[in-house]
Amino acid sequence: MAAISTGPIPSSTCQRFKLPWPRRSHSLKCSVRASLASTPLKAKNQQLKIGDSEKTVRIGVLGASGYTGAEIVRLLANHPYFAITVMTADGKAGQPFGSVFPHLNTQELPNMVAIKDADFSDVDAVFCCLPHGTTQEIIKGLPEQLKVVDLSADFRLKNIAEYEEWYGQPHKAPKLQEEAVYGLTEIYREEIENARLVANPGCYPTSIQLPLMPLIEAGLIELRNIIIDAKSGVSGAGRGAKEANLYTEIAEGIHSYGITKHRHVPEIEQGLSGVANSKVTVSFTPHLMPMSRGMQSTIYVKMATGVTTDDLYHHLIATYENEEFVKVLEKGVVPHTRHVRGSNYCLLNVFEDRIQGRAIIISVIDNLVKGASGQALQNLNLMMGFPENTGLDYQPLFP
Ligand SMILES: NC(=O)C1=CN([C@@H]2O[C@H](COP(=O)(O)OP(=O)(O)OC[C@H]3O[C@@H](n4cnc5c(N)ncnc54)[C@H](OP(=O)(O)O)[C@@H]3O)[C@@H](O)[C@H]2O)C=CC1
Ligand SMILES: CC(=O)N[C@@H](CCC(=O)OP(=O)(O)O)C(=O)O
Repeated sequence: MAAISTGPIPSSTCQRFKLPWPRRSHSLKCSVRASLASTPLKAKNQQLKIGDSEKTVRIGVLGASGYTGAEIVRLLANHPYFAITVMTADGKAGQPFGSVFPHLNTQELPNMVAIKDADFSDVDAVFCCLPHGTTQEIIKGLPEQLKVVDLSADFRLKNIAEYEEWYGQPHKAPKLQEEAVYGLTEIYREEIENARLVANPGCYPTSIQLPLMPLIEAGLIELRNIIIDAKSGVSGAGRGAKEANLYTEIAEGIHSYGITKHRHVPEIEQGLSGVANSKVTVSFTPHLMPMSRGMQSTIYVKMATGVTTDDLYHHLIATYENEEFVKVLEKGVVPHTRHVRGSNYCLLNVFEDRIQGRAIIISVIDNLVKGASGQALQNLNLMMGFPENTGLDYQPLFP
């Protein structure tokens, strides 16, 4: 694919779409999207599920003073149906959002308050951009009808014992965990559309599962010997001050961390094992890069007997050919993190290894967009009955 298109999907493309996996639907709803593309705003609002067709969806951003919260605010500035009515912070509660993020001081926004002081009676949906372990507690105090997209890891792992083992703390809302739908949009659209609570995936798991899930489901790669070497920009660690994230600790070098014990391992293995129908284990080593945003996962796989890199490539092309945000590049073209900066794209490619029978897959995303707030918005669009690309038509910022 030479260029990324974000325009409406032509109806001919929709008709050509073949479902690669039985359990998901191509709910970009091509015909709906094509017809909405030229429809005036008022008519578009009739798509709302929340009752009053004239009403905008009222959004709460919990953790608005953090990186993913700020990214939600940036993306929503372009959203025709979502308006922010509540914003919360912790240490920065009481401060105007514009004083914390002056570059985003372009829209009328409520002041940031502590969660305990927030009034959720005028809110239809919330993005929870809070540290791990916080949402489990807070969400129990929110009105039950609220739709929630949680960006933390609180509801990602289905197995509570596994959560407690990897996160080292008891799960505070196991009942809600049962209800949560895993928000890897391209894979679980149908479930997300009907969900009240979506657990947005981690950034590393997003970049890794998007290429591996279809290949595993199709039986094209072996379930053993999957090696993932991943690299992240420092914003992945959040805005809170930590010695390890000082400029002097990060600049002019890279280092691995979480070797063999990063908490994204069980999330990745849960997803891959789910499509494989048997236990998949991976070697996963993340690295911190001297850049503010961006993520690359380089994945080494052994192909099943008789399978070639061409087979992997064409299967990924077929799987994602009508996806707006996941693109397989032309053969030989190397995805760069610079090619996705500020956008919701995941760019993929497959390369032949010089070791026979092995292939190298490269996947890049912006950790704050497809890896967090962009995918969260994609999910809430679906949950509210909107085309999932609404407010997400940002082209990558290059160079
Ligand atoms: N950064 C990334 O690339 C990604 C992050 N995530 C996840 O998204 C979530 C948010 O991440 P990120 O935005 O980077 O984090 P930040 O540290 O940048 O922001 C955290 C936010 O939560 C608020 N907060 C902190 N402690 C509490 C508390 N006890 N009660 C209520 N609010 C609190 C902070 O308020 P204040 O500033 O006022 O202290 C701030 O608004 C995390 O769970 C993270 O793991 C997921 C994918 C990618
Ligand atoms: C650079 C960096 O520190 N990154 C974070 C991952 C951020 C993320 O995607 O996900 P969570 O929501 O699971 O925290 C880390 O390795 O813990």
